[in-house]
Amino acid sequence: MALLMNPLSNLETYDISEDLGFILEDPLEELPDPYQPWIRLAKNLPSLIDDQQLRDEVKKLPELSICHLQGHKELRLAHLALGCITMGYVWEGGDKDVTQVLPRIIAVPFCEISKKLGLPPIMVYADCVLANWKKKDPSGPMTYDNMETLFAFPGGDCSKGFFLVSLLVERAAASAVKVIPDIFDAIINKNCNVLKEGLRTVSSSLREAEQTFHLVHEYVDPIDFFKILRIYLSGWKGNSLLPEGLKYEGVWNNPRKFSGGSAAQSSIIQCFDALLGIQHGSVHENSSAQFLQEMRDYMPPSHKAFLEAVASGPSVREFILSSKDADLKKIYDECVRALVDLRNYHLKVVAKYIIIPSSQLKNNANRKEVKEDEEKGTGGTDLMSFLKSVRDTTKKACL
Ligand code: HEM
Ligand SMILES: N#Cc1ccc(NC(=O)NCc2cnc3scc(C#CC4CC4)n23)cc1
Repeated sequence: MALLMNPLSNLETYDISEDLGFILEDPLEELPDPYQPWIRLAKNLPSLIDDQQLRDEVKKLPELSICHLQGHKELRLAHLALGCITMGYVWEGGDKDVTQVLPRIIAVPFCEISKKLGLPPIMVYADCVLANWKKKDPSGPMTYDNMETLFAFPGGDCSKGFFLVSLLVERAAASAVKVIPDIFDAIINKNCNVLKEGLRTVSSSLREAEQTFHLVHEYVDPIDFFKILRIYLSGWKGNSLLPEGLKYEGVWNNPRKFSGGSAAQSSIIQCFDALLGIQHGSVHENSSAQFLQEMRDYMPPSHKAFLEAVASGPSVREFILSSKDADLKKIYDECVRALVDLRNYHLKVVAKYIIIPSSQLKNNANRKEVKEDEEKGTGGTDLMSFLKSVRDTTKKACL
């Protein structure tokens, strides 16, 4: 039977790499000469912030047109650099001295570049995780020891650890993305053996992702994460420190609200939910589903389109529910359980890196009252109930 047109047959049209999935392959590290001031500032973020010099240095930047930025990779590097500078600029004074205005000298180019990329003018997961990496030895492997982030935040190696471990988890899970077109072909052609093969690859790549996740304990310090790094990931939506949002000078007359960086902006995990037909409640009444849906607008548009194509493709879950093949149901369940185990492991990590440090610091004698936001995600979500509800709806998908 002729293969029906499979909308996913060419992953490249979605800017998805065969072996790296949603990760930006070989990100650029330099921009054309006129933009050197942006790169220099972004490269020196930790020391400029520690010396409380970043805001002063930003105000000295030259006014730059974005017309010399050519191609997707230059735009991604520019969005990453300006995203890091923006987070540093807003949070340089911690929660003691928050600025309400982003100066036009970076607000104007940042918003123009954001518009070209279809991303919001705030640092997103696709910036500091997916595009913020290089190999030390280009001919070497993609292992932690042979990798470096392009830009970092204060907190020593905490941001390097957090971003690179997340990148390596993405890479481990990426091997499942390339089999999704084969899974859809198998359903269209009712080929159970090919479908089983594809789902076996999905569950083994999720297991590999969970194993990679363990690296977080080696490379991210909980106190550095909670006391320092998380501040710079915070956004200005649902944040009592910036109740009106941030004023993008020279762009919009009124302040705008944008959510802080979240891994709900990671396409890979949302892609598995879509493939396995896991619904995290309806976007109408369920805030977890709403938050996950909203975070798709913080992904590169081509990746968001891929998620929509997977969600609207032939339903793996429906095909398996209607199948008599017990093996098929078993393999589907193995995929769901691998996703549940990954989310359970993640919950343990969140307890170690957020809940425990938060209570330790609350018990600290001279600590002021805890800001209500601190129990919320960078996206303003009540994080533990959000994460548990997402884990629970995943568990319910078991056959
Ligand atoms: C120190 C390590 C980590 C901490 C403290 C942490 C914390 C959190 C928090 C608080 C959320 C709730 C939404 C938000 O605010 O972003 C979240 C969501 C999420 N995180 Fe992490 N995370 C960590 C590492 C990772 C890693 C390595 C991955 C793997 C890529 C990951 C994947 C996700 C995903 C996919 C979500 C969205 C919710 C879901 O789909 O289950 N996280 N994380
Ligand atoms: N108190 C507190 C509190 C502390 C942290 C959060 N949220 C948080 O760090 N989200 C980001 C995240 C979650 N998981 C992963 S993997 C890679 C990333 C990333 C990234 C860059 C920012 C785009 N992430 C919420 C509340």
